[in-house]
Amino acid sequence: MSELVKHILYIEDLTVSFDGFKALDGLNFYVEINELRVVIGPNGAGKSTLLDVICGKTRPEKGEVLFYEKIDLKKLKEHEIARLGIGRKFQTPSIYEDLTVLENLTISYPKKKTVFSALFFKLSPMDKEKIEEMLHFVGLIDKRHLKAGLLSHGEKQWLEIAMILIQNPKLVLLDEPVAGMSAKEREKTVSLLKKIAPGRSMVVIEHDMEFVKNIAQRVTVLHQGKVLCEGNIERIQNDPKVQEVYLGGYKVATN
Ligand SMILES: Nc1ncnc2c1ncn2[C@@H]1O[C@H](COP(=O)(O)OP(=O)(O)OP(=O)(O)O)[C@@H](O)[C@H]1O
Repeated sequence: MSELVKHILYIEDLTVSFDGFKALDGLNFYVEINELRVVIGPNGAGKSTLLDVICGKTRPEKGEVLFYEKIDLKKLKEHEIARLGIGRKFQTPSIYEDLTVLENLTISYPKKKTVFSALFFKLSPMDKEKIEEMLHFVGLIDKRHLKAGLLSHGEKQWLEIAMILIQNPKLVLLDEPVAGMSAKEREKTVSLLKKIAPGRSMVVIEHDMEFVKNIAQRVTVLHQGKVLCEGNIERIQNDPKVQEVYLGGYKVATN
């Protein structure tokens, strides 16, 4: 990509309607290359719809959705967008519970096309090394031969994050990565995301304000399909509009 390109996501005037109801309403959303953006907002604000549009699951009524300021994502199918290097993790883990942790990672490895061919494909020593490195990275190396269904909720989420990262995506989209996790698992996820973030572009949707405070650089607050406020965590928590519609009495310690 040209050095002049600043944004990995360039979204303007994005409108998505469901039977006349505007889930996104003229939304402008710009994410710079290598930025970690957190998106928060009340239930129904349009956060998941935004990710659905980026990955081609939902088609907008109008607006621009550009990857690297050039590639029109609206014209592409979901698998084409995934192949461009946009990896998405949904709220609930989508892993193969009957396969081992190692097998799950193996089928996500970029060269493999289907579950069947992946399982019977012979990995080169270099491929194996990369997969092992990734298992170390997410802290699941000791559980590699365990069926994924036996992992804890947090471990399943980390496995899925590993399955996305092994594909070396240019942009990672995470929908509520710490939902349902214990305090300890949340802490571990924070440090994992902090290790992942440098040199990577990420959009993370999250409700857990402690988590947001721990990882956020720049935060976008959505409300009724529009940006209510954008900036660093201090700016967000001190904004009266955000206090009113989202944070309520919640005050985040910033020291
Ligand atoms: N496929 C759909 N058909 C009809 N309405 C939808 C559809 N998808 C989303 N909506 C509506 O659009 C609005 C935005 O939904 P969305 O899931 O994007 O919100 P959200 O900010 O992610 O909320 P939450 O925090 O609860 O996940 C909601 O009112 C939702 O009911």
